[in-house]
Amino acid sequence: MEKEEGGIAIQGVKLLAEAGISQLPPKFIRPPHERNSIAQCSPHHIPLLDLTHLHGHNRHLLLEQLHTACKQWGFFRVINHGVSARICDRMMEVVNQFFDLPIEEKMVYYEGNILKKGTRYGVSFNAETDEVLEWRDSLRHFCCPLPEVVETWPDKPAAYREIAVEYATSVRHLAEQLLAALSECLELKADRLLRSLGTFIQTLLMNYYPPCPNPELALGLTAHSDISALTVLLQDETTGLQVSQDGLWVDVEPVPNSFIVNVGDVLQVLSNDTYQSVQHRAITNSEKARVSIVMYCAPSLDTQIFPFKELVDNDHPPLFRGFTYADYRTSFYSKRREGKQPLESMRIVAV
Ligand SMILES: O=C(O)CCC(=O)C(=O)O
Ligand SMILES: [Fe+2]
Repeated sequence: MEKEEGGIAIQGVKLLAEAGISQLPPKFIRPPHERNSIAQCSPHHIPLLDLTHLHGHNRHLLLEQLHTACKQWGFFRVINHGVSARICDRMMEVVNQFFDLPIEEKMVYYEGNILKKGTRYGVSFNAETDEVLEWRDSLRHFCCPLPEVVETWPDKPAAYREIAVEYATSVRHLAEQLLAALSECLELKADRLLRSLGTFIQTLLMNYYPPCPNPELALGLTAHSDISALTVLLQDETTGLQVSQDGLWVDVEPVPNSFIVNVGDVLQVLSNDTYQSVQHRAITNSEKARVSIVMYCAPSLDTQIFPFKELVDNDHPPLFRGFTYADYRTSFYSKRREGKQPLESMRIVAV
């Protein structure tokens, strides 16, 4: 029985949900302190920024809001961001169509080990090693260099590649504008952040969270901070993402035509702790599937990450030791550790 459960789960949690199970299999049950409970929820909302003001005479006010959001929350939502509603809707549609494919079609891309294969369909974070499984299927692929990697992306549904190219290109443009604005917020040259990422790895991760028979016992995604520099996330109309603030969990309610943006570990290091990468997780529900489309903006693998020299002086010593992004990524993926522990392991401890 155990083996059979495991076998089904490896092929996809969606399949398990569709089999009509009434009880969550033991492998998905979280220890009590990790479960979603009303007592740990906060009524607050993450900041909402109107990017119309990126251009025009109110830019300085927007930059102030951006700076405060990255310092205090590490998370914010953006509206009027320049990515068309049409391409966001089409991307959601083709991603849903991918997850709706027969299991054999998805298994073509299956890979247990998250460090192997760029284009990967998988279950949980790493179904082969996770002690408790996440209630989540996912599809991940790199987006650069586009002409080379596109060939490795799913060719079903038929429109997937064309739509995902347009989506990745538009969201990259948005990310570059945000990186320029953040450089300005840090009083650096406008291209400083973008240049510090080397050739800039753009990765898309599509998460599919099916309805869960016991949402109070499971998590769709374990609490973590992103290892990226910046993450730009599109969610559908179902609530599920939660952001940690002051020891409580804040629901990120869906807002039509918005993206959710968050600071990743790399930006926390580069900004020498000015900005915070913040823990977040995804909860599940018993009614409705949820999809999120996540774009990570990260440095190229050989890039050395350390606090910007412009932000360091005798009164502000560097708070992190330098490391290559390749090493950081490998250590994160080899065994995902709790919360912000990967980043804290890079902190210089005062003696
Ligand atoms: O599904 C979500 O909203 C969160 C996804 C996320 O945090 C991630 O994939 O890194
Ligand atoms: Fe994340």
